[in-house]
Order: sequence, then C-alpha cells, then structure tokens
Amino acid sequence: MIDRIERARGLLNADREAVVEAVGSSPVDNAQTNPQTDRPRFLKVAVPNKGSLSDAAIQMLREAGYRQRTDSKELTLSDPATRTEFYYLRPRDIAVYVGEGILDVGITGRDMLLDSAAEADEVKALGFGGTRFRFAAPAGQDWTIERLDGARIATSYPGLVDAWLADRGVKARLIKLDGAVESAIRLGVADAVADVVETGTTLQRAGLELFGDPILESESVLITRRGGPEPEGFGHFARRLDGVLVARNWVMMDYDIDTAYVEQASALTPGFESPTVSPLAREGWVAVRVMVPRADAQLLMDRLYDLGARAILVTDIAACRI
Ligand SMILES: Nc1ncnc2c1ncn2[C@@H]1O[C@H](COP(=O)(O)OP(=O)(O)OP(=O)(O)O)[C@@H](O)[C@H]1O
Ligand SMILES: O=P(O)(O)OC[C@H]1O[C@H](OP(=O)(O)OP(=O)(O)O)[C@H](O)[C@@H]1O
Ligand SMILES: [Mg+2]
Repeated sequence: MIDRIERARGLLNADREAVVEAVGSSPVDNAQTNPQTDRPRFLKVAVPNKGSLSDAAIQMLREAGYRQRTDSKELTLSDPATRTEFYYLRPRDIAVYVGEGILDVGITGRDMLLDSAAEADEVKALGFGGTRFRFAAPAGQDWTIERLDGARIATSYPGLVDAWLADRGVKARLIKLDGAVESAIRLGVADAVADVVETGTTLQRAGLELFGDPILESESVLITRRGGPEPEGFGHFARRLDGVLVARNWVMMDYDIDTAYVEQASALTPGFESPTVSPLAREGWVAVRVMVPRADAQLLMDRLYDLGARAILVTDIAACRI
C-alpha cells in the first residue's frame, strides 16, 4: 500500500516537472531573470502564518491553483510551475516586508496594513476575515468619543487609533498591548479599549460595551508596495485570486424562455457583460446562459419562473478568468 502511495507521489512529481518544463518554454519565459543566479524571477508572496487569516488565505491560494505548505512549521514554499514563492509571516509584519520592497505582494488585514503605516497599498479586498475595529468601555457608563479626551486607551493597533483620534482632535494616552486587550480595564491599566470585534463575544464576556462610530471595517486584503512598478507576474497572480472570488460569489444559470420575454429576463439577469442567447429546436424559444450572484440565485429563479422561463438550472463555477 505504502509502495503504491510512494509510486503515485513519484508520478505526480514527474507530472509537475513536465508542467514546469512546459511553462518554462511559454511566453512567461520572457520574465525578468535574477542577474546573480540567472534564475527567472519568482513573484514573492507573503501569507499569514498564524491567526484568524492564515487558514482562509492558504485555502484561497489553493483554490487559485497554487501549491501551499502542508506543514505549519515550513517558513517558505516555492511553486516553480507558477514561478511563485510563498513566505509565511506574522500578519502584522506582512505590510512591513511589502512596504520595504522585500516581498512583492502580501495578504493581511486592512486594520493591520493601516496600523503599520507601511509604504504599501491595498490592491483588492479578498472577502474573508471581516471584522470591525471599535472602541469599548465598561457597560452602562455612557462613554462617548469626546470623553476619550485625556483618557487611557488600551489597544494593539496604536497607529490606527492615533490617526483616527488625531483627525477628530481628541488627545488620549494610548497603552500599547500585544493582545487580550479586553482585560486592560479590569486590571486598571486603561479606561477604554480599541480592538478588533468579530462576534462581540469577547467584549461582552469582559463586561464591556461598544461606543462611538466604528473606527474601521476590516477584512483580508491584497497589498503591494506603494508607488513601485508592478511586480513581474503580479497580473497573473491577481487574476487568479479574482477568479476565486468570482467562482465563490457567482453561479452559472441556464434557462429556456419564450423569445418574447428575453428582454425582460435579461434585465433580471444581465450577467457580467451580457447573457448568451442560443436558439432552441422548439420554435420561438431560446436558451439563455448567464452568470448571476450566488446570493440572488433563488430569488431570480422564482422571478424567471413567473416570467415563463423553464428548465432553470444553477451550477457552480469551478474556476474562471473574467
Ligand atoms: N475573530 C477574529 N479575531 C481577531 N482578528 C480577526 C478575527 N477575524 C478576522 N480577524 C482579522 O485577523 C487579523 C488579526 O489576526 P490575528 O488575531 O491572527 O493577529 P494577532 O492578534 O497578531 O495574532 P494572535 O491573536 O494569534 O496573537 C486582523 O486583520 C483582524 O481584523
Ligand atoms: O468579537 P469576537 O468574535 O469575540 O472576536 C474578537 C476577539 O478576537 C481577537 O482576539 P484573539 O483571539 O486574536 O486574541 P488576542 O486579543 O490575544 O489577539 C480580538 O483581539 C478580540 O479580542
Ligand atoms: Mg489576535
């Protein structure tokens, strides 16, 4: 049995080498080479190694067709077939590496990017790790943003909080903590906290309540160095992630409809660009194929059925480039 697994592994590796060779002779070969090693330049991607964003980021990269580490102790992983190298780093440090131009692109939280003040910009939101960044204080004390003037605020994100308060002319003393910020008030080191909120359970358990407007709506984001030239290979990388987002958020819908109602049906399901309309053997009817937002699929099927559409089918999109 073990023999068979080993043999299969060998075959898979052989396949991969064949792909690398094939890719090597494709137009991608015009890529820059590293003058020191003469090796084609690999796109260097920073991926969160721990914490809330790590598993989801790795999952997204796998769905985009990239090899990913299987051992959480691996620090780097090279994917020669796509000329990409992955560096597994603390999410808080990722903006620093990208901002300094050491790594080409990174996945981190918007809150961490802004907190770092690194020379890096958000290129696109990746749709996971959604949180809000909020002030909280002991429940029932009617805290307001104005009351923060002169108060002590505990946070792991002093850069983010400082910039937000400065914009509003509030002067507070920031107490920088690494984590477990919600304990700071009970332990007497702060009067209020500013922290990441997902479900709100942690704050509630600590007897705290939110106040003031959210400082930030955060989620995972793709970042690159500010003002730098577009890194070689970045276009392919970004399009692959776009493909994952579209495959996750959109479905393919097919239906048959009387020609007389195609216009109304198309208004309901305009698709990305325009629906594909093909003739059917049945006189006066056409088949329509169109992408629709996954979240709207059931409602659209009801509406299309009411309009006279039949054989309405929804299928998942496994992968795509739009
Ligand atoms: N439930 C959550 N709790 C905390 N952060 C979350 C959550 N969901 C998503 N995030 C996002 O993940 C990032 C924070 O990651 P994480 O908490 O893993 O970092 P950390 O606090 O430095 O690490 P750790 O908690 O492992 O010490 C932020 O961008 C945050 O907005
Ligand atoms: O609103 P919730 O769903 O309760 O999640 C938010 C909590 O989770 C995070 O803590 P984490 O587990 O990352 O520990 P840390 O505070 O030590 O970073 C964050 O700092 C909040 O405390
Ligand atoms: Mg944390």
